[in-house]
Amino acid sequence: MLEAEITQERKLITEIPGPRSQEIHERRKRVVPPGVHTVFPVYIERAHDSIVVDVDGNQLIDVCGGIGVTTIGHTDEAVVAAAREQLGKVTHTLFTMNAYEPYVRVAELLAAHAPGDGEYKTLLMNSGAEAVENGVKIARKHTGRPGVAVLEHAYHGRTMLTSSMNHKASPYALGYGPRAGDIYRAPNSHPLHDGLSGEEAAKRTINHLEKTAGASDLACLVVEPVQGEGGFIVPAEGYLPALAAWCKENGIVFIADEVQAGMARTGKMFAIEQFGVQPDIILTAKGIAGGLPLSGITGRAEIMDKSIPGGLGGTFGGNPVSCAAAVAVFEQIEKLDLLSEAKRIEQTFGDGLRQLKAEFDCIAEVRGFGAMLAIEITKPGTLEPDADRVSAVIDFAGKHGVILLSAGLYGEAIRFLPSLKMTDELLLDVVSVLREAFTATA
Ligand SMILES: Cc1ncc(COP(=O)(O)O)c(CNCCCC(=O)O)c1O
Repeated sequence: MLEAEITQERKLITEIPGPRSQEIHERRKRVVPPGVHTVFPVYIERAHDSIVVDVDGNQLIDVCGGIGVTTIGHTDEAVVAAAREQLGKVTHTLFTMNAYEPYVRVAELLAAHAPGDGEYKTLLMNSGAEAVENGVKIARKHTGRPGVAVLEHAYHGRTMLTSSMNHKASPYALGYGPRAGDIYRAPNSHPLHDGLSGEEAAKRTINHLEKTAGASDLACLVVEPVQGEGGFIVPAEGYLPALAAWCKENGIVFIADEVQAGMARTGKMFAIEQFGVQPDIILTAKGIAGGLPLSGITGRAEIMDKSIPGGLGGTFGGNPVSCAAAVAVFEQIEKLDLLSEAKRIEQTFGDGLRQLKAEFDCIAEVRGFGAMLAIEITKPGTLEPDADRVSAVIDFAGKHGVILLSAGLYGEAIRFLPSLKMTDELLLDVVSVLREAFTATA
């Protein structure tokens, strides 16, 4: 796909979804179960940077990136070239059978960027949930303890363990049988709703865990520095450092789940750096390979080395084509200074969202960092979530060629995950469509 073929502009030529999308959607209903939910039934044929082109030829602005995966844009040239080259060389040997250099290179890059002193080592897998599963497994092996501490509003995946770690039971765990044991959920820091300082919120979290779990039984605390599915909740200043200090004092492994917030999205390579915390383990996925499946468990060597040979791995973990793409992602972040682009987006788009907040009293908060921003929508004058308004605004935007996504325990947030290459023109176009949407749904 040549970049020139897809102009970076919103262009609609049919209603949304168009006739061909509707036709494919009917076919899909006959062969794909409804449990695989499609939020926006528009079928995409091509994409580049921040624009996706559907099967009817409509050009839509993608402000979701497949939930934070195409962080450096769709079909980034360097990622495509690297994946194409690797595809023609070797696509699979199983790293634990016959190794290959791209895996090692990705592990070197993750070690080099890990925000902590000392030596870091990496296990590569395929998905975010696998990263969380392995992070917990490695922490349990290191400590010999069973307990896993998680926070309210958290999301960590759809496997049995990770869906048990999520705050929301529905739709992720409900009706799917037993939940995993030894998981302890504590209150998080949610400044808009709890009004607590970081220290006060941390004291509440720690007291809860000491009473319900017992620090000496906890293998790890798993936190998203900015809670993703929870609605891009930014903890109060001081909260995460206080939790990290408590973990250190009690031999609890501090795991930063950077699956959604990591890989330059917030303006730092890892969001945890925004809070000055050096995690014991960092989990990456989503944006790490520019759209190809890859996840990483990057931990302090003394923790990672506790597993015996063969204790870690899996058939596709660290696939060579995904690794080649990931190397290109790291190189592009550096070459294109995408950390600065994230800060540009925070400024340009954040200002636009704050203007909307001044115009519409249903917008209770604008929050986030870099290209990970969200607005919380409440009944005017209250902090009561208004999920219906969120759905109406997202539906309006979709019909006008802007792909948005909700978030939050009650569906109370609209989250924005633009690619770090999204131009100011497109960002301002999104703001103008949001203004129309809030006006039309008032
Ligand atoms: C922080 C955080 N940890 C872990 C995960 C899980 O990552 P997987 O790659 O989806 O397994 C996520 C995935 N979030 C999007 C889920 C989309 C869906 O399943 O409908 C996350 O955000």
